[in-house]
Amino acid sequence: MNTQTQFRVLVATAVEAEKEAVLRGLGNDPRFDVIAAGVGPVAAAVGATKALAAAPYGLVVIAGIAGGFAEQAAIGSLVVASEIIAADLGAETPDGFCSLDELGFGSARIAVDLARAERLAEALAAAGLSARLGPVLTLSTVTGTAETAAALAKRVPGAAAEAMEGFGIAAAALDRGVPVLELRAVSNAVGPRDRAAWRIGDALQALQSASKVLQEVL
Ligand SMILES: O=C(O)c1cccc(C(=O)CC[C@H]2O[C@@H](n3cnc4c(=O)[nH]cnc43)[C@H](O)[C@@H]2O)c1
Repeated sequence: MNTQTQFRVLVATAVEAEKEAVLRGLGNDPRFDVIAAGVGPVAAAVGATKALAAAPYGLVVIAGIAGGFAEQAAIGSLVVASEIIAADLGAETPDGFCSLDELGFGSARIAVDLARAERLAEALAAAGLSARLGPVLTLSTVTGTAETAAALAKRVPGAAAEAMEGFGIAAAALDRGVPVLELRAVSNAVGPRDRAAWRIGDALQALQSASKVLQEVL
């Protein structure tokens, strides 16, 4: 279903290769602006803040590749965020990790536009793509050990994917009152670092296919 959204949509990726994959999927739809905002939550937040100040947007979509948690999101599959969580924002204590929420300094969680997220996940599945809805973690450091992967999965039950920009871009959108979605294509498993095993080509192809569906459902 294409309801032909009239508002403009800002799609923010980290790097140019992700931006190009999204643009190939979107075609020449003038409703969408796509930026490569930079790697990590800070660079991405700054990039998104500049873009949001330059034009009025009705929706921000964070898009890119990601690590997938075991038994939650396989390589080449897609994850639509049900919630965006800054999973390493807090304090380490002798008794374990203490989140920003527990410290009383705000929240490390940002809500997505859940109705649109559910519609997108359903449309991706209907298009024959492997897709699920689940929490997407934002981390400044890519997980590189089985121990950290297990700790994150315990900290956020059902965590589906991790990436590095979501919370920063979502914070910029929240500041402007613009709803947000996060769409991730899984390039690698979250766990022991093995960069040679990252299937970036497969993930970029999945991101391109998902962007075509995104263009159709918005
Ligand atoms: O080398 C390339 O050709 C290439 C093409 C597209 C993207 C990249 C990246 O390295 C993007 C970095 C981006 O990916 C996210 N990401 C991917 N896997 C993980 C992960 O396991 N944990 C955290 N983040 C991950 C992240 O958002 C980075 O910004 C390279």
